[in-house]
Amino acid sequence: MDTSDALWISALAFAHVYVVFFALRAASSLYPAAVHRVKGWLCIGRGKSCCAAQPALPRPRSGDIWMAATKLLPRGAPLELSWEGLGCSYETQDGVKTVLQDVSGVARPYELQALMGPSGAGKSTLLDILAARKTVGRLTGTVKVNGAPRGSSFVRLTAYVPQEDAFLPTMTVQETCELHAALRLGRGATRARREERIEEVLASMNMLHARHTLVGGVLPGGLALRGLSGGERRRVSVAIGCLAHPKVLFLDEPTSGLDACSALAVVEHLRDRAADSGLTIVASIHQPRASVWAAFNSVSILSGGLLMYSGPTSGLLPWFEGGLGYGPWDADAHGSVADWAIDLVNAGFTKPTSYGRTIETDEDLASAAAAFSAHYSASSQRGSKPQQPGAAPGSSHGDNGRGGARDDAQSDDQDAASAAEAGAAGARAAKGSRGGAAAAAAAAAAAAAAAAGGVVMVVDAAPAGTDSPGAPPAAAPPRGPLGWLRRGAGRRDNAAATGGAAAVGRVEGPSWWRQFQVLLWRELLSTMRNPMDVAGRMIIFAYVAVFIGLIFWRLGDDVDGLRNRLTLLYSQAQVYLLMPYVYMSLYSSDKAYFIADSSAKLFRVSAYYAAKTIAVIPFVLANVLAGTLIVYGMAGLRLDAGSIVAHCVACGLCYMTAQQVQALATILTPNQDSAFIISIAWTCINLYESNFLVRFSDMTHSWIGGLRYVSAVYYAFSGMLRAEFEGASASCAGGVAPDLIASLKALVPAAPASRVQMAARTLEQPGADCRMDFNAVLGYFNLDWPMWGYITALLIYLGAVHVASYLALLLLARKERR
Ligand SMILES: Nc1ncnc2c1ncn2[C@@H]1O[C@H](COP(=O)(O)OP(=O)(O)OP(=O)(O)O)[C@@H](O)[C@H]1O
Repeated sequence: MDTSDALWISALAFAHVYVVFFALRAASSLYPAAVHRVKGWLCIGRGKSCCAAQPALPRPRSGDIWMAATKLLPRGAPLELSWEGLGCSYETQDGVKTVLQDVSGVARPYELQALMGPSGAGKSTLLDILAARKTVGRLTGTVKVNGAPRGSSFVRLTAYVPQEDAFLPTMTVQETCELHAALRLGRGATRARREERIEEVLASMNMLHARHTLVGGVLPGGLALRGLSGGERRRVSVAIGCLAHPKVLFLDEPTSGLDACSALAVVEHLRDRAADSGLTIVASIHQPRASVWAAFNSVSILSGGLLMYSGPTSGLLPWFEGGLGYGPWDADAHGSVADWAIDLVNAGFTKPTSYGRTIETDEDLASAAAAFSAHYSASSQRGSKPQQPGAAPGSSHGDNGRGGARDDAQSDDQDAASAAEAGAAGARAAKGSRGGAAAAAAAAAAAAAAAAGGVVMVVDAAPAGTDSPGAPPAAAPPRGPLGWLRRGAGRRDNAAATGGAAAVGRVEGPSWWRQFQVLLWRELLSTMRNPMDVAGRMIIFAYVAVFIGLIFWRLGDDVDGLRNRLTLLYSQAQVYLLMPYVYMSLYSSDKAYFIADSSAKLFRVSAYYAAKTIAVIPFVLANVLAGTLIVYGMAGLRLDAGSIVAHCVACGLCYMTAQQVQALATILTPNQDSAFIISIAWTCINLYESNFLVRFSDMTHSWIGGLRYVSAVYYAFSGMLRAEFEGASASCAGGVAPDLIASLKALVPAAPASRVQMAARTLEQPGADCRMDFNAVLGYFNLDWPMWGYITALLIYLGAVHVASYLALLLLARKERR
């Protein structure tokens, strides 16, 4: 066995050990139960008596859910979120499109508020504005926290649970929680504290039993991993949302895609968390069934971007039926009040006569919105605004104690009078508005109802004792709309008393270095657990290399060998140019995860990028080295340490550049197809601007050769040429192969036979001292730069693509997606 054999055999052996190791590792992580069983059969790691008594799979510790839940109490004061006159419009090709108009409301601590409305009503838009995640569109209105403007720390005090979570399928629930705990909890959180917190939130969502279960889902390679059920996923999402003690939790469609039982379980968990921890929860939701609806304390109903109602759920029916005169509601015919209300405000379809008086047209919609707006303004003007910072508990209408109840009772008459006035004013205003006369009528109806002390005006007193110090907070009792509007901030910690917005203190997130470490861990973990990503890649690299090696097996040093060597070097560059295409789907899925995580402001882009880049290097090096050395040894390329290193470096850089260009194309373009188009265009330049298929000096249009500077293959091929041929020579005593001489004769049949004969004889027997100087090859290809010049150029190229990718990621993180 010579040195070339040693090279390719050891590289191939390494590839196999690598594949087996990572395949087993991935399998043991992805299918822990199966591995446990196999270990049991084989009596591995279980001691002598393992076969006699197999211990069950380690069961997660069950927690005392109630005890754990009580630990969820957020630190500091609860937050009351109030919004006034919110609007959102977009510039579209057809002009300005208004999707939200004059929307006001309050979300209170200890309460679960639903955002409801027909499709396209503006629920997600409103949720995004409230969560401070909306950055495009023309936004108007104000959002306040405990009566003061939102500070820059607001986002860190809230959690947003999107409709689709972005958990990596290959991580367990525990690992996913650890990742989020490390990224979301403040700098002071020790490992023990993070562990404790994870246990708390999982217990609170009744998910402790699944902490060692894989999240599951479909891997980028298409492999489907069994994991959590849909309901469990949602509960884990909520648990993770709660990790950093948010004061306000936003959820986008928390029950979508869930069966009825799972949906109910999720919503009841949310209600309980709000009630026992002082969380303020706002969730957009599509027509909930009755039991789910019953879990909500309050609701904002939108339709066509207009606010139809905002208040306690118990006030919904009285407002529409008693106040505006719609309906009547019939439980048998219309389902729950929520179902009826959503049907009522949906002006997009003709309703059966069983609906009685209903909203049919945009005009009806506008008039109902105007009536509610008038009612809401009247209520707000009478002092129902959230308490201002510095106000003493019980000093305003927001008081939650007995004093508050007394105030409410005393002010009923005043409320009725002022609401009637406001209703009349609303009616006057509505005459000039979109709803016109119908709006005026509706507003007047509201005023009439108010003046008559109708149900719209009902003010419920808070149950005595609910606010007594030390008493556990109870779920918010149902109240009429006005009473709901008049109540103040949180029940236990009066936010105003503790400084209102000042309580929204600055939260220090983890350091850059910490983020980098955590993200690097995630990247390594997820890569190693994806068998297609690690073992699959290595198998492809190794066996493509074996195939190429067999084709170019033991190239000689003669003229034919020289020609084949050139072809091999070119094909090596091509293989590394094309290989990353197999994994295009990975770049797309990475992008999707990045978008989701950066929307949640989980990390700094630079920390993510550094971790992502560094995490792939060991795997790329292993694949490229194994593949390159197999070909190198089998083909019998130049056995010189410098040449081997330069060849491997050129191949590795070519591969990494191609990979990075494809990743960049994926970041820059909206979908995978467009990324393909850009990548193919770049690949085409690389294929033809190599100096091999056609030399630059042979091109008729010399300017087109200028594109060589964006061709990674040109640099890699030139570097490999220098590594292989520079300073090399070989004996040519054996002469040129007879078949080649015959070809030459056939090629120039018209040449004088004697001269051809003479030339042929010289080529057949050039003499014992004949030597081929391979430097001539370098001259033929006009290689002006030294070998390391090409390698350095490739390195700079790769660096430039990385800089472009990083900038593109920064842009992507800032770009509007919502
Ligand atoms: N960037 C945008 N440009 C123009 N219109 C937009 C844009 N984003 C959203 N819209 C429009 O805003 C309206 C409200 O959208 P939104 O997603 O808030 O509704 P929704 O109530 O959440 O609907 P669904 O229940 O179907 O998710 C829709 O008509 C939507 O087409």
